[in-house]
Amino acid sequence: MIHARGLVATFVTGKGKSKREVRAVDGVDLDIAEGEVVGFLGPNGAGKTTTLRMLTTLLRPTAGTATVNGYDVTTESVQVRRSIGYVSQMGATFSQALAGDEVADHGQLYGMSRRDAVRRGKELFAQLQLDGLWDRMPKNMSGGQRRRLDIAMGLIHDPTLVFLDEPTTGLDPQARANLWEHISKLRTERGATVFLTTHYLDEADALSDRIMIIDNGRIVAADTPENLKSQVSGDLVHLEFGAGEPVARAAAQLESLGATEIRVDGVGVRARLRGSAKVVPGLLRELEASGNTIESIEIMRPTLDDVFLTLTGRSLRDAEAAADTEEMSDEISA
Ligand SMILES: Nc1ncnc2c1ncn2[C@@H]1O[C@H](COP(=O)(O)OP(=O)(O)OP(=O)(O)O)[C@@H](O)[C@H]1O
Repeated sequence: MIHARGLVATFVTGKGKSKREVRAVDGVDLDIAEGEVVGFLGPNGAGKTTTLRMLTTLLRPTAGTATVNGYDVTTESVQVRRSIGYVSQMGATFSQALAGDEVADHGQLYGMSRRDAVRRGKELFAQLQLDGLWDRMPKNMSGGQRRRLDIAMGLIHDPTLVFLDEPTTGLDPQARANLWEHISKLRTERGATVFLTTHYLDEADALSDRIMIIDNGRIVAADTPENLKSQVSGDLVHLEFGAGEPVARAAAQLESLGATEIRVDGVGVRARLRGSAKVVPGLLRELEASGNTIESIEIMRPTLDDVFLTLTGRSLRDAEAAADTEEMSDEISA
């Protein structure tokens, strides 16, 4: 369905002395099979949208090759565009037109007759819980409704491959959960292949068969969410003791069990421990036998953030915060 080799996108920014080249995408290879739902995860500015724009023919690659649905993105861009659905980050619905007219117009752009476009549009409105909103202006819809309208526009011509760029950014948790259901149905009910970008870890985890993590324009990992998480060595174990307990003793015991990343914090100790389900009961018995009172214990399975941390030495959340700060300072100095 999608095959890319060595995709590169560079941009030149600034003028005169401040002129510099940004390598937004730096040699991306990817293969996506029919029927897969692939989540493209990475912090702000990692290169997700730029990759998507090259695969959807909106941006010509600086170097590298890609085929989408068997068509070359550079030499057969018209065929690529006709065969895919694309829901951009910004959404497509800013006009004063009525929602239903926008969707039907969009269908006509793809060569559908008005009648077919209206019929198909009404089916999609029903499937995407937009009943009764055909004659409403998009600006008078909620964020979640507008996003579902964007998806209806992307699906009007029945594409088998759908690109979604940060589909739930800016939505409240309920609207996000609702949209996830609709995204899952794209595959289960329509057999579509879905390529979605996101910077939400939970979203990538919940929706994707396979996750690709991009950082600084390069793919740093690509596998199923489970396989990625199993690469991280150990669960995070957090023990809390009563005030005045010898927390250091617990830390030493954890170390003797092979725990890593041990951190003592007040009355708590936190560490990464392999095979925690087998090891922790014995540890608790030993600690209690030596007089410790354990107030609470928490064991957390590795998350995709841990995967990113293991691969890059940074947390995705921190990377996001840093990118946000950088963007703000860019805006201030611009
Ligand atoms: N038209 C452009 N001109 C100059 N730089 C650009 C342009 N488009 C993207 N970039 C830069 O390329 C890098 C990758 O941007 P891109 O939008 O692909 O990231 P992203 O992972 O989609 O981020 P976000 O989650 O914030 O959308 C960033 O440093 C961005 O500032």
